[in-house]
Amino acid sequence: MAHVLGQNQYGKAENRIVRVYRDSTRHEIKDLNVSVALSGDLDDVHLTGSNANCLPTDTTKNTVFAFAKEYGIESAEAFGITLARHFVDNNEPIHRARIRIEEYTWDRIRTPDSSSRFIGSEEVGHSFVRNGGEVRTSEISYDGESVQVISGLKDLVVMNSTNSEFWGYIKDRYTTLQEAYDRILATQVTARWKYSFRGQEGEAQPNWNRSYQHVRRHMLEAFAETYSYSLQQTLHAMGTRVLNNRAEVDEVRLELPNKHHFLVDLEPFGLKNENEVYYAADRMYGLIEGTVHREGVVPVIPVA
Ligand SMILES: O=c1[nH]c(=O)c2[nH]c(=O)[nH]c2[nH]1
Repeated sequence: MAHVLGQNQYGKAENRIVRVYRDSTRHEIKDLNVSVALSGDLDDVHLTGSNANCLPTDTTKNTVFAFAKEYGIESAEAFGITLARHFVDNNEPIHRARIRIEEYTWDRIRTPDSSSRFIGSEEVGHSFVRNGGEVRTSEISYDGESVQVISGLKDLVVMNSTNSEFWGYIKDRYTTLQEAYDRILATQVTARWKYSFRGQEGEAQPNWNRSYQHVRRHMLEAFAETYSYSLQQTLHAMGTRVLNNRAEVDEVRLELPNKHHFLVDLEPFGLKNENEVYYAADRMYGLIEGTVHREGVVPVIPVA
């Protein structure tokens, strides 16, 4: 009995691309997940082993990254139209292109106006916090004598599009990492902080909601304002900033995955990548973890 090849399509899915516009100190970023699906005269590819009509998925991936440099990303829609037209208009066997794009939106991190901590705020041109998705956490324990409160947050995603370097590290025969003097620093913050509050008689509870907002703000400000030579250094700055500003907290523990953004090599397409087009890898990732606590305080926040 004959079988019939029905609908089919192919392409590179989930191209994670970050395009940075660095024309001034106020950077702009576009963060997209682009999936390409092509269809057309592809029977032979499936039936005979001839790939004469097959534009490799690898090429579709390269095209996405190259177009981000060549044409820029004004909007996901305009970018998708440019890509779709390109694949169909330039490849005779390809009759249809479907480009699906998810766009992740980012807000700018604001820090207090340098002229006053109380009036207004100013944005940091290269520091961003991703919209939505963050979760507030808390863990309360009581052993009949004292209360222990560990509050926290997870999935707070932040990015600096400059002011991050990483160099001068150990090099052995397995080292291939290139030293970086201007890289993207991005992480998904998991933080837990312990309150000195012990629930003793007459002891007032901190304003938990206010405290949460302030701790979060101090971590964001420290992330944005630290010129970083490692994520470890940024971690320390974030923890220290909280302890310096929030008397009710005596220990901070941070887990910071290094969300790597790799510069895409556009040389093969005759294009120069001047720290503008990145591939946002989701794994593997460096995981930087550490506790900062007040002197004399015995740290208790468990290692995850
Ligand atoms: O900030 C960093 N810390 C590291 O320990 C490390 N290791 C690495 O490969 N890249 C980075 N970046």
